[in-house]
Amino acid sequence: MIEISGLVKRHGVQTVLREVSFTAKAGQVTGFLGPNGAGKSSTLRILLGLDAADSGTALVGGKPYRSLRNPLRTVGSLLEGSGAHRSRTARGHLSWVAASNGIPRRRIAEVLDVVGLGDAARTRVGAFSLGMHQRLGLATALLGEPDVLVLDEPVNGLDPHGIRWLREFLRSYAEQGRTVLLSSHLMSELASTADRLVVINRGAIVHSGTVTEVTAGHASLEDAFFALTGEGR
Ligand SMILES: Nc1ncnc2c1ncn2[C@@H]1O[C@H](COP(=O)(O)OP(=O)(O)OP(=O)(O)O)[C@@H](O)[C@H]1O
Repeated sequence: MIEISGLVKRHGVQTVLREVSFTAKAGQVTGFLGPNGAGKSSTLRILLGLDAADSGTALVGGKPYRSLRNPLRTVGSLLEGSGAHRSRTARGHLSWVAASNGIPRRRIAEVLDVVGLGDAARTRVGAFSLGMHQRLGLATALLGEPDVLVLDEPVNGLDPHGIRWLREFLRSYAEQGRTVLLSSHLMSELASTADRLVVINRGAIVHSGTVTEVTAGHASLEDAFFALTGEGR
């Protein structure tokens, strides 16, 4: 469970988050939808302890990220690519992350297989395609078998096969009773993956509910999105 309450974030004179509040429940995929610059990454960075809020709270399993004793075993995250050094192999990168977080070595081969990188285990990350980077980032997020997954624009760089695979993977992850929070500016992707949507625009939550609820009164989710965000005019 993720609980975000009253988050405010300012950069100089610009307020980028205005009292952002929502929850992402266990057993569901929650889609965090908004146009470029709406505040999705800013919210997720605060949730993951990478940035501090001016006010408000962001809790994972009832605790702030920075107070988690074994963060990678509680929450797996993917923000902007794999974070792996070009000179490392996929296996080398995962070994390093596992060792520094007390995660058993057997998990390395398991997560490489789960994300479809079993054959690329000894390939240097510098030779990876964008889609392979995303898969390695996801493998890193899964290493600690976390109950919560937080993914920022995870389909970037994935081909149609990879997108379908990720959708099915995230659905089954949530169906095991886990929490999945997934940000995107792509409506179609979230409409087919998420149980609930939280729509953010200009730093404020403008709607939340099931895809049907968010779409109600509009011809399509796309029309609802444009009406809620003032985009496309
Ligand atoms: N370090 C920073 N300094 C100043 N402004 C920032 C900083 N980080 C983010 N912003 C601003 O905060 C706003 C929200 O950005 P954010 O990256 O959270 O949006 P986003 O919804 O993730 O967008 P995108 O889909 O483009 O990634 C933007 O106006 C951005 O320019």
